Amino acid sequence: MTARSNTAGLDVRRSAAQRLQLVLTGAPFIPFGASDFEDGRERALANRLVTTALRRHGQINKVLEQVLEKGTPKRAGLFEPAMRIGVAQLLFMPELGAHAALHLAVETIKRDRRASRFAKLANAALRNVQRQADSWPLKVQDLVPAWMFKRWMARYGETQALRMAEMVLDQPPLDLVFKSGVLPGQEEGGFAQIAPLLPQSYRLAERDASVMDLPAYADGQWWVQDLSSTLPARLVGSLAGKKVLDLCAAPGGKTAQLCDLGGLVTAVEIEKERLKRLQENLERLNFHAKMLEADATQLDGVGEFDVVLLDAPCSATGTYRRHPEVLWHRKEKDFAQRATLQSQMLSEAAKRVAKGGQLIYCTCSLEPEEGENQIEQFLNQHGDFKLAPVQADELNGWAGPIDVNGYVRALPCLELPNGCAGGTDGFFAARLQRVA
Ligand SMILES: C[S@@+](CC[C@H](N)C(=O)[O-])C[C@H]1O[C@@H](n2cnc3c(N)ncnc32)[C@H](O)[C@@H]1O
Repeated sequence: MTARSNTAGLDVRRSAAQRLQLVLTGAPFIPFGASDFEDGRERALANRLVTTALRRHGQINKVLEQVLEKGTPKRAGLFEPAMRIGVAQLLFMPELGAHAALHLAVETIKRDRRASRFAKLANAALRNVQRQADSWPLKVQDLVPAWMFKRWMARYGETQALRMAEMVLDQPPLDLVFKSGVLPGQEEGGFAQIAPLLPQSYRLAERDASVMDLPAYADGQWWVQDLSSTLPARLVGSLAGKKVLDLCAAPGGKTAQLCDLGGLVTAVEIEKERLKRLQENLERLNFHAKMLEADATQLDGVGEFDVVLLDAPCSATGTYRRHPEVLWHRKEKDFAQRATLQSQMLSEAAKRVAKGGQLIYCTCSLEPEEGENQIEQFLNQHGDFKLAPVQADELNGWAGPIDVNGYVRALPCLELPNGCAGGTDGFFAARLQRVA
């Protein structure tokens, strides 16, 4: 190893350990960008180190429990994140070399004021991991917190729970929605490999460019939206000339769909910065909506609408492949807390639906408290609404994400249309109709 590659290697590990430390204290993982590492390969490596440590978090917990008999030392600075990144390399990125993994983790620890006194402990523990590298009993269910795995088993059965746990390891694909009347392949530069999922939704097989450098981005011919997240707005039918209220709207994937369907859309979002981003996204697509910076629990004066879509803030457990840390940041009691806010929003949204109109409720959660239970409770309390079950022909004949009640319950491990590989985010949606 040359002196330069040695220093660069250490810089990358230290930055990765610092970034991982932030996530361990509850922050979302923000990937490194060009301002962190000018060199694309270093940037990619730093991101891979953190994401591997996060995707394998539960299995690494088990390994650390074995090699650190007294547990992870407290108030020890970069000790824990550097150890996690060291173990991630030793067990899951062997191509980076065991010697480099061990040496650079110990060096990171030595150079950190709070961690340095544990350098010998780190060295001994990582050697222990290395010695047994081929024989650690790594279990699929350990990829998910035990309490969450138990819930998934109870709700979705063992086979699906295991498959969903395994998918923590997957890099999620990139899905695009093309504006109506636009077909991929017509744009300049063209997409090399793109597979149809549902009308207007396509999956990119591979990409080596950033989203903004993909063909026809600047022309606003498409936007990024995971397949399952497109399902709620597919339930509203034609919107030509109809008044639509889009609640909790930013960054605006569903707003774009509603505009594309011809709706006269009012988009409500509580966060100023996110509303600004929504506005920019719509401008690029040449869509127009009325923007309202407001709290969806207090909507007095907004008027009545033919369609109200509420994409309620939730635990986002369905997005765990994009953000594996959500699995470890959530606590079981959080679901009930969020459910209270969602139910408040749902009642407020219902007041804005004109007679005969539709109310679509959705969340990117896998938890029934934020989905099915929410709707059952709502229908018990609102005799003026009924469930309008979703039919497969509304999803181009795709019955996979529709459950026996007519709810959309998309699981990440669903079989996708046209045999497309790569799964989808977890999502829930229900369609309600105001009958009185
Ligand atoms: C799941 S995201 C919405 C995604 C969006 N519908 C889309 O398709 O791109 C939830 C959004 O709700 C917003 N939000 C949270 N609480 C809110 C409230 N009380 N009123 C309005 N918006 C809220 C958040 O800022 C966030 O942008």
